[in-house]
Amino acid sequence: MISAENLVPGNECAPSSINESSVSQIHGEGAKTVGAADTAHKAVRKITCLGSGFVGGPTSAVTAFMSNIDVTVVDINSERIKAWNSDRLPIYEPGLHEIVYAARDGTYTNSALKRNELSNLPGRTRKPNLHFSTNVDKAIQDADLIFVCVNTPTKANGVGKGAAADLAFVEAAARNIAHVATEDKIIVEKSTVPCRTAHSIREILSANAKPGVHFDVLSNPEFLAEGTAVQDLLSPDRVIIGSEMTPEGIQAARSLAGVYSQWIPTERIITMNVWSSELSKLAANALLAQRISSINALSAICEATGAEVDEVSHACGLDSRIGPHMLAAGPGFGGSCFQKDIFNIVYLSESLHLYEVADYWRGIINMNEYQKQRFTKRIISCMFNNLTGKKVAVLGFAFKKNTSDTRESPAITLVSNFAAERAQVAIYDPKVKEAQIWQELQEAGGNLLQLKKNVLVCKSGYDACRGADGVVIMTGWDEFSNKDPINAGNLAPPSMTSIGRLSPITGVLQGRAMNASVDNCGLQAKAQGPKTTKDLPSVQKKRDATLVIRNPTTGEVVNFKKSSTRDSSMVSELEGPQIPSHNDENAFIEGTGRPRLRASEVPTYNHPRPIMEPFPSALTEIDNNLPRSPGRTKHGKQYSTTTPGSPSKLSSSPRRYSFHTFPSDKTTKDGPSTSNFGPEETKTERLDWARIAKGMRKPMWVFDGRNILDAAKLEALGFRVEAIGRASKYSGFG
Ligand SMILES: NC(=O)c1ccc[n+]([C@@H]2O[C@H](COP(=O)([O-])OP(=O)(O)OC[C@H]3O[C@@H](n4cnc5c(N)ncnc54)[C@H](O)[C@@H]3O)[C@@H](O)[C@H]2O)c1
Ligand SMILES: O=c1ccn([C@@H]2O[C@H](COP(=O)(O)OP(=O)(O)O[C@H]3O[C@H](CO)[C@@H](O)[C@H](O)[C@H]3O)[C@@H](O)[C@H]2O)c(=O)[nH]1
Repeated sequence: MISAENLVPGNECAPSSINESSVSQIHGEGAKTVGAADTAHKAVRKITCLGSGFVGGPTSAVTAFMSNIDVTVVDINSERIKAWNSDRLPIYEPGLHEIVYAARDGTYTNSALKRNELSNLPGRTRKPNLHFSTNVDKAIQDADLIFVCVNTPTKANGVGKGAAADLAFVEAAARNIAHVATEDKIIVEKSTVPCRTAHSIREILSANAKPGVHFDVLSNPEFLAEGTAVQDLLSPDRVIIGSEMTPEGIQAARSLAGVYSQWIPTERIITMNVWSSELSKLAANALLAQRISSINALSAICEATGAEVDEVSHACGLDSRIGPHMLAAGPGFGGSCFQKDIFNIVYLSESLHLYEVADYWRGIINMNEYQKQRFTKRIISCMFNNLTGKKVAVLGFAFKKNTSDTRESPAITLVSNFAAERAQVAIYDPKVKEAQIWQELQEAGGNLLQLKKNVLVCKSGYDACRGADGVVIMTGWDEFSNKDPINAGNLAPPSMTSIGRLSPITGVLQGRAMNASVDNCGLQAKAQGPKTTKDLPSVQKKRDATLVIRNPTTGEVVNFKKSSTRDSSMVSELEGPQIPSHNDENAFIEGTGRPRLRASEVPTYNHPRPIMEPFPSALTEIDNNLPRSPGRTKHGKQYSTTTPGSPSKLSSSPRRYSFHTFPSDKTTKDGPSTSNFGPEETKTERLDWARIAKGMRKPMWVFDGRNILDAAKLEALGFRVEAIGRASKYSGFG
């Protein structure tokens, strides 16, 4: 395995040649060298992306935005495509609309100026190179390279039900490509798939290819996380390309590397064999989820011993071998990927008769389930072992903050448990729509009529908490936190600084602050700690690379800071320059060594662009624009109503591929357009816990599932606060 520096000579997109030694370099010493008679690789000029979901949409948008390649995104879901072609996109990701508007329309927007006004200004357009279409066949025919970004849910029926990946959509896509293509194409598997799927795709393609048409299949898994997709795509930790060790396979890998190298440093573009590439994606998710289950397991020990899990997490994370990320204890991980992909590994292990291996990985999921049930029991225990008739306010329903995605959200389990205890449950989430909550609760086994007797979805946190006996924090939305902004964020334990501690009463930092200043909900953060990068620990400095990206074709250069964290809670809107330059000391969040992300993450125009007019640095404002985010149908349930049909049927299929929030709720007060997501700003105020206290029944319980509350401040208001990973002060009836 080597970096793609050797793979992409001179970082060029133009054809070039490789020789036998480079073939063995590319795939490592064990690779089989092959003859290199004609090893010039083809420059990619047109890409088609099959699937316009959370991966296909943002990936295509960033690819188009950062290159001169013509990118067409197609989907069998015409509603989704319609939304992608509108001013209100079907998914919400910070910064995405700016990039889509620029690449799709050749204009850009921000919250201050309307697109139409801007598009009339000279020098503020670029040549559009991003297209959304339902004409799947034409897009396949036109493409040099095809990204396959279709869904790969867990199988709901048959062999492997509940564990194996359902590859029906991948197979249908491959058959369609073979059916339509009359010229050679590179097929890029970006969907998350079981190991050796590329082999099946290759078989399907070659068995159905028209005479003389050749397909190269590459594995190129996507690692973006929801809520930080644009940032992750602009500056990925790595790009992995798996290819066959044939001259054609190597050439195809070079062609794809040539695409990414237009904005990603070549040392981050890694090639390997195709099976390693496929397994790396599952392995990465399993390892990330394993960390969360590990810290959640430790949180149980903390609660029993008096240790505090955020302090333990912080202490462990400072060990550079461990690192600070993905170590925040919570009510259990959710989202569409972790559980699905671990089940995938479990199924693979069992298929290989590696039962101990399967048990090991299954343990990660078991621990996750245990965490949800443990949290439930603790709440019941504190509330005198009786929830009947009591009102429990649940704040947050999304699986994590900064998204409205609710798939596998731990809130589903807890709300279902509370309803089963005959509590009156009042739910509030700032971004999740009511219809989506009902759908999740029904899919979890609830009866809608019965549920509606016990569960209420509220329009505000105050509505949810009014008259409540207890409040449960399920999603770490900033608006729920009562902490001083300086201490918010997963990586910065609420009670600690490197020297100082928070005052238990005021929440004000005592001693020298070393924490990130974070304010993601409109509050002005107060910066403390070291002011210059030279004051930062060397390990932090190393993480703060500024990326200078040059488009080899156009000569355009963009700079942006590489995030040292994927945690969007670390995003800062501190005072200071919006677009820090390479040498700008203010580019760093004081005291943390972390670059300011939102403003500086995005590329800023530096040089004239030969074929596209420059667009201004409007992206500095992207994160002030927080439109309501979407939900979507569970992977595992998307395909349940029908089976993918023949390629010819695909384009007009009325199957249930839609997002949750393309709902029929056109009568909600937000109006029909709230189904999708435009650039309008939606700021939220923090909850006033003193106001909440006035309306609650006594004793007033708060159960902090995300460790986002300053317990001392709440206790001063009369609350009884219980938090994940901290010893209970009040339970004992269990
Ligand atoms: N969501 C994430 O954060 C994430 C991150 C990394 C990887 N992945 C993986 O990427 C894949 C896609 O995930 P997603 O979240 O974008 O899924 P998604 O459900 O949001 O989108 C998939 C889209 O593919 C479309 N589609 C299905 N068959 C098609 C066909 N033959 N032609 C054209 N379009 C077709 C569907 O209509 C749907 O719109 C999955 O394998 C997932 O595991 C997801
Ligand atoms: O310290 C942490 C970090 C996360 N979580 C929870 O873990 C879940 C997953 O979070 P995250 O990984 O941030 O979001 P995803 O969008 O699910 O992204 C994961 O899944 C994607 C799909 O495969 C991958 O591409 C990403 O790399 C991988 O991070 C959420 O419920 C979080 O609340 C914690 O409990 N503690």
